[in-house]
Amino acid sequence: MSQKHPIISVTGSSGAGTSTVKTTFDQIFRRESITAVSIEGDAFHRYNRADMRAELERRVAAGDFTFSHFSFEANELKELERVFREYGATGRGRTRTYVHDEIEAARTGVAPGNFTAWAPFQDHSDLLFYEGLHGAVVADDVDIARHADLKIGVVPVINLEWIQKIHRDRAHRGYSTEAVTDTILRRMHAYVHCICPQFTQTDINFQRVPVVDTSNPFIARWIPTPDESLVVIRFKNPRGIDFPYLTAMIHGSWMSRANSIVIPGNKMDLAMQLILTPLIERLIRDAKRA
Ligand SMILES: Nc1ncnc2c1ncn2[C@@H]1O[C@H](COP(=O)(O)OP(=O)(O)OP(=O)(O)O)[C@@H](O)[C@H]1O
Ligand SMILES: O=C(CO)[C@H](O)[C@H](O)COP(=O)(O)O
Repeated sequence: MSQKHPIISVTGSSGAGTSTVKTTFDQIFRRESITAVSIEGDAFHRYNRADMRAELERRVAAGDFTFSHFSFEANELKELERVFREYGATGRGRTRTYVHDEIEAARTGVAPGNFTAWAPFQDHSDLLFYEGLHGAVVADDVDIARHADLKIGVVPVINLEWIQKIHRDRAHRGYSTEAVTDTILRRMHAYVHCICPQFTQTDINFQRVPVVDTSNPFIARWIPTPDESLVVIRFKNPRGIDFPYLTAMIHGSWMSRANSIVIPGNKMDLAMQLILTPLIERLIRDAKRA
């Protein structure tokens, strides 16, 4: 944690919607005139696509069937922690891009499945924004969570998460349903051990719940829409959260527990703005005073 150079971390599984949530943060940053530098979690994968495939084959041949992009050891988490620590102390750091597809390849000049070179953050930013798989990891030799001042979990219920991943990977990344299904299965061990524990570290979780039947996510023809879903918002520490204000402002919302509210899915963007803007303003205010 750093008062002077705050860090916001948005964490969630692949397909959870962390990239989508980034657009809401970008709107808040623009409106509040906040200069943010951003990290995509995929930048901290340990291997490019070809090396990852080779490492997977090596591990499977050795009898390890648990290795995947979700695993701690498939990612440079110590480097991520170092970058968080450096940013917190100095406002500086570095990142790169993992190029997923031809569109990103055209933008970066790097072939799909590879990384761009590391590049330093721009000077004079107000905060660091991370979005990816491991933004609140606490493990034996690494503690990402302690460096982030505001930690957000994006966690659709699992059938919906799978539908979102299958549709995105098919539509934008050129994978078949069967290939995405294999990936989901291969990642399950690390999903339980490396991804889920983070959501007890996060300050606020946004959990999208469909209200249409998703019982076979592998044949779903479209992603349930915001109108076809609710969002459960859970606060780790509800003290200081103005629940009467939130439930009055967000039409159709209600409290389901002392630390949770439920909102209509199409109010998620509004809810994020109402909840996050004052928290971000406070981070910036404290940073200016530090
Ligand atoms: N609230 C939402 N309502 C409807 N669709 C959504 C919502 N959030 C995400 N999606 C859809 O789910 C898919 C996955 O979302 P997104 O790309 O943001 O996931 P991600 O968590 O960034 O995944 P990855 O880490 O693998 O890049 C996208 O097609 C996106 O449009
Ligand atoms: O979304 C992901 C992790 O968040 C991707 O699965 C990961 O980045 C690997 O990408 P690719 O399959 O394109 O090599």
